[in-house]
Amino acid sequence: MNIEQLIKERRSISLFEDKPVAVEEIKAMLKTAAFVPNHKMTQPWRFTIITGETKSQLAELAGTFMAKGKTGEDKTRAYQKAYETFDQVPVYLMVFMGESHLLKRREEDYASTSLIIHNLSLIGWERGLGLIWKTGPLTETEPFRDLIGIKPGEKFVGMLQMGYPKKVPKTLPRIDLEARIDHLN
Ligand SMILES: Cc1cc2nc3c(=O)[nH]c(=O)nc-3n(C[C@H](O)[C@H](O)[C@H](O)COP(=O)(O)O)c2cc1C
Repeated sequence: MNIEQLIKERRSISLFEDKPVAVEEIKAMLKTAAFVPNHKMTQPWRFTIITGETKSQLAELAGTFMAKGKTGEDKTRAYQKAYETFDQVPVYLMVFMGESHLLKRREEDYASTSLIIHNLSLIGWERGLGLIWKTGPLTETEPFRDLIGIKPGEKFVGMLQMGYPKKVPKTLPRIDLEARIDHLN
């Protein structure tokens, strides 16, 4: 697949085949993905791969979070739905970055960390692997942050859910970029 095709065809994937992804493969892809431009070469990022028992704990947290405020059967249903949605994800990759006290550095570091995530999604897509970058309300809760081990001074950048796609959603329409491109000559 050429790079243009790869960029255009990649989709965010939420539903995965029941097929494991080797942790060593994730690490190898990540090591390549991290070859990004980074002003001052601060390289402030850090990653945590989550599978197995910790993945079950994450699914429990999601279930409890979604069931909050509900009662009876609604509570059980909401818990189960969220549990299953989280449990069917073969691998989670949590992305963190150390935050500089300087706003400009923080913003530029976040830009570079985001490039790693997109590189990873493209490298994965070429190998038949999909991912989605998530930052939903669960990720702002204390139990979630405790479970993934965020450290003082770090920004949580994203929860990547990864695996072999079960369903590839349709391409979402993009704006006509022609109208957003000026040329000052
Ligand atoms: C910073 C960031 C945070 C995101 N958080 C979420 C999220 O919490 N939940 C979600 O369903 N998708 C999330 N997404 C994925 C976008 O919804 C998705 O990229 C967008 O709909 C375009 O779809 P595509 O990636 O298939 O082209 C996030 C994407 C980015 C870049």
